[in-house]
Amino acid sequence: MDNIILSVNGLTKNYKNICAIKNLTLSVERGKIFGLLGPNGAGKSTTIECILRTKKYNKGSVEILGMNMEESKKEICKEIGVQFQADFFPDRIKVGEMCEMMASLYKETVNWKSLLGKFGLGDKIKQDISKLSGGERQKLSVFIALINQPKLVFLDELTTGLDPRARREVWRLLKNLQKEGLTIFLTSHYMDEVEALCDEVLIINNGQSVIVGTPDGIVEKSGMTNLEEAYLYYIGEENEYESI
Ligand SMILES: Nc1ncnc2c1ncn2[C@@H]1O[C@H](COP(=O)(O)OP(=O)(O)OP(=O)(O)O)[C@@H](O)[C@H]1O
Repeated sequence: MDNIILSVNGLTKNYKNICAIKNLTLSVERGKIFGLLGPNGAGKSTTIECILRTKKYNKGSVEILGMNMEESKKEICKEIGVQFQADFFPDRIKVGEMCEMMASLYKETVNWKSLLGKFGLGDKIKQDISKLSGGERQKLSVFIALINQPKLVFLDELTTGLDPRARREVWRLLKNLQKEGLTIFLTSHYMDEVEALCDEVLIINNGQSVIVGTPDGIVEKSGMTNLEEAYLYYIGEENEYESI
């Protein structure tokens, strides 16, 4: 299936006595924006870590671009981008130095100075990362994930801490990159973001798949009026929130 860029089958991950992911299956089509949703502790980050093989899983299989990490780690890493948490950056380094360092890891990269400008960080090249605001660091973390012109990018809570205008700027940039062929796998707690960006959504709870579909399809199936209500319905908390 050539149009499937990421395929996860029967993924199970245990942490000692906690079963964080149970028999999870998903697939992401090339060129789509796929959202993995779920409450805190549902297993979203663990799923990404297992897909990337930064964590070992107990059962199941993962294929990225038809390859698996055990056999083809180098080839896969050239083709994917991963957003690091904004607190990952070393403090005593300038934005431009960080970009240069990351770009030097790859043979092919974007024109990072131009893309940095599109992210509203063009005037920060000579600034220490420690002096960036929280939102600027967050944007930098999304930017860095795109520096190697990936075919598939993993963005974990991509706009946490961004102001409303900056969030919309990042959404617009990602939508434009999608038009150029980028596939995006994201997690988010913001349903407006999911509605604005995602072609397909998987809701998980307690490490298990609850429902998969388009945002509109999920709303329709739930009988609710919007994605936030549908999400709460599917994770079983609609009654708790009704009284607010
Ligand atoms: N290293 C670990 N050791 C033990 N348990 C862990 C570890 N990492 C995660 N867990 C547990 O696994 C479950 C899934 O955690 P995970 O971080 O994947 O959730 P999440 O959906 O990304 O949550 P959030 O939305 O809060 O970021 C949680 O119960 C968490 O406490």
